[in-house]
Amino acid sequence: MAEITLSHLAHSYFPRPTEDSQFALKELDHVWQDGQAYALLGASGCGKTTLLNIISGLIRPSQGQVLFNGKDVTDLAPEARNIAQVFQFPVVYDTMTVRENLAFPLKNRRMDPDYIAARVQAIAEMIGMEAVLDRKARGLTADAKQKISLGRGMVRRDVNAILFDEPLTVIDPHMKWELRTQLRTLHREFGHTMIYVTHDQTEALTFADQVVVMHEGRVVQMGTPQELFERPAHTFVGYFIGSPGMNLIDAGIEGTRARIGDATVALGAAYGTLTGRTRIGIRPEYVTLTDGPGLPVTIRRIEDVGRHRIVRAELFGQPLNVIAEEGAPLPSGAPHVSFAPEKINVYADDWRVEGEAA
Ligand SMILES: Nc1ncnc2c1ncn2[C@@H]1O[C@H](COP(=O)(O)OP(=O)(O)OP(=O)(O)O)[C@@H](O)[C@H]1O
Repeated sequence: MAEITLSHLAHSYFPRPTEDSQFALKELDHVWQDGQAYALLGASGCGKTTLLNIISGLIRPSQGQVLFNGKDVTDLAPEARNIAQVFQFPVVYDTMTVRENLAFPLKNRRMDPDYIAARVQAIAEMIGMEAVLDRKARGLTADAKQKISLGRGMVRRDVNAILFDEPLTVIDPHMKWELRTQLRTLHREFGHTMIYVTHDQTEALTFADQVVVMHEGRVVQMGTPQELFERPAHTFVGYFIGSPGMNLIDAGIEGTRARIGDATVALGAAYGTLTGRTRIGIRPEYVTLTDGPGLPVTIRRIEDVGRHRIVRAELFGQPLNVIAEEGAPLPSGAPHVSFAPEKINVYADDWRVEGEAA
């Protein structure tokens, strides 16, 4: 298992990039801790696969170094990095049985046959394939083949890291949950450094200790699921995480208050002079609908999504979503909203500003 250092790393697919926009991966400097489970999360095209492929050695970065446990591996081929990889689509040997496929990485390393047999059995149980261990992989469904790929990716305990690139894409929805939970259990048991690429926030938040959020080639935040929810470092994180995402409202920031339209709201901290576009961010979970006092809103639509209702409203011409608990009464008169001050984040030109104790 390894600690992975990404030192002044950046990548462009252009041979001689001349501007920032030509970098698929903008410069980053990180240490990813040994034994942690990371998710790389972001929309399509934001650079997740590029970063994963740099870590695995499939791509040589145009700038910077990759170090495993302090050793520079930037110029090492994937085979020399001692990593396991699971791709979006299954990679299995059709002429081999399921058992032989799972045992392959261990046999290659000439492990003890008893150890191989026990390990293959444990992995087969994890992926729910004990009953078909002696069947040839040919003829199995894509779903089953991908489970073999996952199992083979996890069969070795001595790898530096296990890299997953959207591994559950072809898996049946109800099995997805099961496999993700199994991956978590396995991670707790063996403490592998795991990196899991996905564009699905649920997958990222349920799998990872640390979620690395990428946006337009940049890592905009690295944090626990709770940090991403409570204190998004960038408006993209606020918008991307949560359902619906964080409300972002244009506001003038005046010390401990924010001015929206002709009203002001109390903030949980004090802010100095801010420049650029200033907004406050408040999660729909932390907005309360009242009959007043508060800020006047117009309710446009109410969506009942089972566990709660999403109220789509408008506040001084800006959209505002509110999550109202199932069964909680909605305002009978003129609707207003109030915000929990300590739950308000302040942004200047998309980046979160840390306030000072008020
Ligand atoms: N081989 C390549 N040559 C040129 N440009 C590339 C190449 N691979 C990726 N890109 C570009 O680099 C950027 C990042 O792509 P990347 O595949 O890393 O993103 P991603 O977040 O993994 O997206 P997806 O989820 O769609 O795979 C995109 O603009 C993409 O078009």
